[in-house]
Amino acid sequence: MIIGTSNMTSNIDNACSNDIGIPMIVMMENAVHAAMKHIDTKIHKSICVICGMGNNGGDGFGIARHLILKGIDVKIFAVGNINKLSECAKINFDILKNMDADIKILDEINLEYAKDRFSKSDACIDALFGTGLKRNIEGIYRKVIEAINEKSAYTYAIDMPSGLSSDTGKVMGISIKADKTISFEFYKRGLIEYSSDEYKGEVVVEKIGVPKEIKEKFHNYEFITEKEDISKWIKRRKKNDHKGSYGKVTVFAGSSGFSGAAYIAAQSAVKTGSGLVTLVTEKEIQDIVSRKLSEAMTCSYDEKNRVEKIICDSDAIAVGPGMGNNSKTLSKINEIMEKTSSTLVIDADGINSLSENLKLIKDYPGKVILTPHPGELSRLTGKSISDINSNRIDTAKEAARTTGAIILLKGNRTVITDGYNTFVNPTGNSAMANGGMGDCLTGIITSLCGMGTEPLHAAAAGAYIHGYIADIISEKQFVVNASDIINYLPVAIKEILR
Ligand SMILES: NC(=O)C1=CN([C@@H]2O[C@H](COP(=O)(O)OP(=O)(O)OC[C@H]3O[C@@H](n4cnc5c(N)ncnc54)[C@H](OP(=O)(O)O)[C@@H]3O)[C@@H](O)[C@H]2O)[C@H](O)CC1
Ligand SMILES: [K+]
Repeated sequence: MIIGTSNMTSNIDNACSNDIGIPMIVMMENAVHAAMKHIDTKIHKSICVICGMGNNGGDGFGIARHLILKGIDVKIFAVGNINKLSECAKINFDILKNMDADIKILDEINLEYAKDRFSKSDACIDALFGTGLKRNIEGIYRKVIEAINEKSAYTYAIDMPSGLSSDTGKVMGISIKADKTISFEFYKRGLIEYSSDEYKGEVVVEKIGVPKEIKEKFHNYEFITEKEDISKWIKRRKKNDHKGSYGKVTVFAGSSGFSGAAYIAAQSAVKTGSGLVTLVTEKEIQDIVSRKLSEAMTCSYDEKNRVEKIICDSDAIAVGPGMGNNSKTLSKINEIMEKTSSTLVIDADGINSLSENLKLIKDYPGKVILTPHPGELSRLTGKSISDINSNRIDTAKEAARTTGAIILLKGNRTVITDGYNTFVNPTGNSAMANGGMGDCLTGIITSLCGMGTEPLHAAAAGAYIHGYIADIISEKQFVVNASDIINYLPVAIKEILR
């Protein structure tokens, strides 16, 4: 699904009306019908609709009309200078007037009356501002938003909670706190950033009839990953395939006390479907891990010639889980980079040890995927964790462009980007917030790369599958561990590809 910005909304509106002749009022009526699907008129029998002067307000007036037609007790409040109504908002406003609807201008004088109505209604619909919000909210608008937040029993926000920037998710002075946001055509970029979490409630996105060609003309190459994407990106297994068809992958992982990370990363690659998986690790933990790994092979760093051959033969290599942030890890990365140009998936200690040596990535002839959590990205970029988390998409894109790596920024709504194409992952939940999850993700992504999935897509698909499994398991379990994910991988991938 395309991620949308305010610019895209206005470009698309113009293209729909000017290039293909869909009048704006038709788009608005589509938006109204789309919104009506999500307003629960079985429960909400009395509703206040609060409208601004732009097209978001126009949507609100249209919704009010349809609610009246359904027999709902509707009070409509218009906030702002009525002479400044947008063309389509005016059409819907005039219709309500002609219908003798209960419509009032909401100003300082009748603010108390409005508050009383808000508190006596089952729900309020916020149609003050959508993608056209331009500056900080002040004056009567601020007071109205405060009143809705204070009095409304249940608040629907149309397209965006009024007060949130649709591009950045930042609060422009004050914002509606919605229970449900009904957004049109795109998942708005601002709703992805963490700052919107407190305000957006449940988010639904409805199509409003924008032709595919127009949407594709104006998007910014930012997407929410969907199940259908994964099934396009992962190679299907064919009848006459053999293990050589599914890639040889190598996992450099583990150290004394961290054998679990090595096991998890290697076993995740096995269960994702790699043809052959080899774990390369410290001699002292090799035995412990190989007892657990029945399908993957193991090799110790001491077997120098064998390690060299394994590196050269690998289609993709994971480095980092449980290796320790030290010069040894860095020298392993160096050694690998000198011998191959296969895709490298670098996680955990691998990322930390590269922080001071980013030039290595730039000079590497193959693709590198870095999978940092915000703390690791902070060490890599010098930005604070709070700066990273308040602007996750742009920070990840910038890091990808400066390092030359594909960045997978972990966290709720993981961001995956090569700096130009960006995917935001919709799956996963906090039941998976426990040790070993990152090692598991590294194994999945490396396996997909080894099977021939393009690295950016492998990273996005890996994140999706990882979270998809956790979403299923967490319906029955309080916590989801890496071993749960590993066991479910073959079933989940089959399900997703079906
Ligand atoms: N393609 C689609 O997705 C469609 C979406 N629709 C809906 O239209 C809005 C966008 O409508 P637009 O008219 O561009 O913008 P808004 O209604 O969100 O806001 C513009 C009005 O708000 C005033 N404004 C802006 N910021 C402030 C502020 N801080 N304080 C006070 N007033 C503000 C602005 O006034 P100006 O003085 O700045 O001109 C406008 O009056 C989209 O979100 C959807 O809901 C269409 O229905 C169909 C197509
Ligand atoms: K709104």
